[in-house]
Amino acid sequence: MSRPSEREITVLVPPHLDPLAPGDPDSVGPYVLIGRLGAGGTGTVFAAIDANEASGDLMAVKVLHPWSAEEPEDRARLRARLAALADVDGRTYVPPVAFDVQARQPWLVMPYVAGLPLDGFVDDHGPLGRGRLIALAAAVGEVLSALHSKQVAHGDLTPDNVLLSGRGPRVLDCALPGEGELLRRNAAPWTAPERLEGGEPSSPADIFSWAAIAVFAATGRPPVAEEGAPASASPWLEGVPAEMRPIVRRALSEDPRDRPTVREVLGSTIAAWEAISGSDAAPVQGTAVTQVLSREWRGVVEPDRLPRLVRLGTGRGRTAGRGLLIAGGSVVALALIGGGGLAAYAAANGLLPGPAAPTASPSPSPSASAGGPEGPTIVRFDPAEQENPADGPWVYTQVERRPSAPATPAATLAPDAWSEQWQPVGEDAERKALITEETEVLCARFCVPGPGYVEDDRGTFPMEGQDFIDYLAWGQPVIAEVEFAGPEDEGGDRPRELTRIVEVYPTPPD
Ligand SMILES: Nc1ncnc2c1ncn2[C@@H]1O[C@H](COP(=O)(O)OP(=O)(O)OP(=O)(O)O)[C@@H](O)[C@H]1O
Repeated sequence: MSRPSEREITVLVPPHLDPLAPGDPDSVGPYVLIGRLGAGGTGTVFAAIDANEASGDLMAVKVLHPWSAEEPEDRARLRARLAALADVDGRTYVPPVAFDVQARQPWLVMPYVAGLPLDGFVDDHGPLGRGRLIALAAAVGEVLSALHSKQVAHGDLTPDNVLLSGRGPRVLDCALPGEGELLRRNAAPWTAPERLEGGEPSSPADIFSWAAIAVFAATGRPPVAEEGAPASASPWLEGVPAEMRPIVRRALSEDPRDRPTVREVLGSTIAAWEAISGSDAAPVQGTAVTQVLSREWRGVVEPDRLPRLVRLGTGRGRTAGRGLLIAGGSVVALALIGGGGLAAYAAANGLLPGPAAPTASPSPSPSASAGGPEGPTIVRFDPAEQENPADGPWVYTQVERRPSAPATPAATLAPDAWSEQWQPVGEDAERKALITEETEVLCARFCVPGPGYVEDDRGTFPMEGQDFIDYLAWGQPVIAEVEFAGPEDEGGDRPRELTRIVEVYPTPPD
């Protein structure tokens, strides 16, 4: 493996990180995008690192969907909103730390939070018990207190915007200007009636959402009233601890004027905790919330993160004009490392569904077990043998399947373990090749599922040479069938041009 340069840093990334999709940018401002965290109604959120920071702290970059609103005042409103949000205390709330509203697609950056969305957590583990529920209600109340004290309303408080980390809940994703329609479509059960009718974000509307989230966390269902019945009606509160019911009921009031203030919400929540714990906790203030959390926030385990090597350097972009794709590693050439590589890792470990990770077949396909002189040429690309894993020419070793290799399906193996099942063909099997713009690449595990799925009995996808290079630069070996432009020359030293690369992968079951 090449020596790590000063421009290589290790980043802890979530194992479920999706790869960047074709058409995604490689970088946004100074942020190098590593993979996709998800996409919502307003934008796509990418895991990223700041190329100017040596810390390797993972960030979440939200790139807003293309804007239909193009009036200068729209961008001014967005800037004002983001500036206000950036000014809010970020202990429990996740503020934007940078943004650019002038970009064609405006973007904002937040610290990455390793946590599980409340809705997913409740789906997986069931409703929160009394202590944890009160801790959640207190922490979310504290976020609202921090926001409201700056005259800022959240405007889009939903269970998927509350991430449960090991240290407590974190609230993100405040509403941005122009999201009203989106709320009416997607967030109805959590949204105050006046907001659904077009009202602006407001403190009373946040209080309604706070209560709706508390009901969901306590019962596993939103407080959706039957036609005509107010959400505050009793049946919807069954399952909410009795000590919390009065404040929750008031907070769900139809009329915003009947709802409690955030101060009352916090006061009642802490009082509920004191009532159940018998504690003489301090009166309502930040420290009381901290006490509740330290006593009650148990059993939330953050998903593990995997170390990834990300190289930062100078060079041209993945999407810039491409000549020979063997040229220099670059910030952007690395943009798919985490994504593609993690997709491979995730797929290989059964973490990613979809056709890119075909379910295991009982044995490798005929072509996968070939590789001898009669079959197609099968090679291993191993970045560990590469001087610089982002530069060509590409070192490859012709391989064949070990006779003793167990019939373990590749889909269940990490790329390293799969690669172990292949042995070099003869001595001196190492050669060099060029991947050019013309090289046809069909990949299986590492590429993005999407249009173009090739019905070639392996479930492969066509990708560009650069994506393949990005994947290799991530550091995992690949076993692939290859075709060359011309015959091998006598000395065997000159790099041969590859016309086709097909990742070897087992046939998906019928
Ligand atoms: N700071 C962050 N740290 C970790 N994950 C994040 C962060 N911000 C967003 N995410 C994740 O990114 C994904 C997409 O986020 P986004 O806010 O776009 O989704 P959403 O809440 O479904 O959408 P929207 O509210 O915009 O309709 C979600 O899974 C969210 O948990």
